[in-house]
Amino acid sequence: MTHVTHDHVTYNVAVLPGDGIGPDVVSAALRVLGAAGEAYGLRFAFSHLAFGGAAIDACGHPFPDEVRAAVAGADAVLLGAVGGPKWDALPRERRCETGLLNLRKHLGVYSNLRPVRVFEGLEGLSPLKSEVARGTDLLIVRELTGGIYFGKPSFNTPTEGVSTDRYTRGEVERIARVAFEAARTRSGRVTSVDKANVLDVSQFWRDVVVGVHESSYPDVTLDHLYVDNAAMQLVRDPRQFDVIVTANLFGDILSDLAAVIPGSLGLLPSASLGDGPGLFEPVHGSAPDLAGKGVANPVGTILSAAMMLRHSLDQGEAASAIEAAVQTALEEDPTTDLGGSRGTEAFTEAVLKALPTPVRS
Ligand SMILES: NC(=O)C1=CN([C@@H]2O[C@H](COP(=O)(O)OP(=O)(O)OC[C@H]3O[C@@H](n4cnc5c(N)ncnc54)[C@H](O)[C@@H]3O)[C@@H](O)[C@H]2O)C=CC1
Ligand SMILES: CC(C)CC(=O)C(=O)O
Ligand SMILES: [Mg+2]
Repeated sequence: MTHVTHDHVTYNVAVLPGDGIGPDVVSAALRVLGAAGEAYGLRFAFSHLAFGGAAIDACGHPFPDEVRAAVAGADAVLLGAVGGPKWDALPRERRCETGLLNLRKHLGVYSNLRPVRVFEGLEGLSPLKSEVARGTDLLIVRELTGGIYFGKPSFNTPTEGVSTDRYTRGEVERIARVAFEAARTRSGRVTSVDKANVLDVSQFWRDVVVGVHESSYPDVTLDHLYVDNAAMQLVRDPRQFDVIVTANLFGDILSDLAAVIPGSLGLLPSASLGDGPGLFEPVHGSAPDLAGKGVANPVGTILSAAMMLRHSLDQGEAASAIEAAVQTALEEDPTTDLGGSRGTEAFTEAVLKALPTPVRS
């Protein structure tokens, strides 16, 4: 829990670097948080914990009890990414990815916010035409603790594989509210994405979203897209979107797709929120192909740390300073995945240089 000593608050952050490039991007984000803390008079106590494959190697389980207790008692949780070929053959319940799903469920973080922004002047980093990417500013609100990632029954036998997609009214209502509330602070438009032309669970989703809209948010514009069309529309004309609300699986897929708009999966941050500590992690995975090479783009994790400051620690000013510093560093020379020349370390140094200098008393 937060400690207050001599007018200074110390924020307790549980840090789960994870696997592959996770430790590289988390270490970059912690340096930036430390520097932003110096500039804005914030103190952090970081507890580093093995999670995912690192925890399997240390104690045989991806989500050990020690981590369960530490995250529940923290002010916020910062995560890199988990997984890799080394652990892929383990039984489902001991896999890194299952540990991550269980962490999200344990924290009750049902609302996954994945903003996708093209910073002004940086549309040239997109593989899309600049006039298509320019001005993109959308928010994917992904339901995170329900749907097919958690549905029962789920099993494999030698002759069939089964996963179940399931949503309750309460689960859809609460994520719909998050999306409508977010739209009220933005451009006032929500697009609900589903596959209601085929799936009963999607028709249910759509009916519940319509009900929440009619009863509580008539001031917000609501429309609906099937997920296949939504994928196409996202890269054809991303500026048509403000808030996209969608189920767990569709949000996972659409957010990787949307990363193409600003130019790299390495750029996208996320905040996962519920009633307890928030979980902050980049959208990307552990990128085993980049592990140990020093070239991972740390922006998604640095911007996730900024989301942590804004959403969990009520430090919006420091969050905005980090976002501005990232933009400056990208303008100077981006990371290699974006066609620039900087690796993780050099890029992080550039962000640190672009942050405000400490105000010392
Ligand atoms: N939240 C998490 O911990 C997630 C974990 N995973 C796990 O990660 C492992 C690898 O999965 P993939 O499907 O390859 O997805 P991935 O997101 O790790 O990588 C996809 C592609 O994007 C690139 N990329 C990802 N992050 C980057 C960054 N920061 N900078 C530059 N390029 C970046 C990678 O090099 C790769 O070409 C698997 O074990 C998977 O289960 C995947 C997604 C999310
Ligand atoms: C690895 C998974 C558990 C999830 C995933 O890809 C994501 O949350 O983006
Ligand atoms: Mg994903």
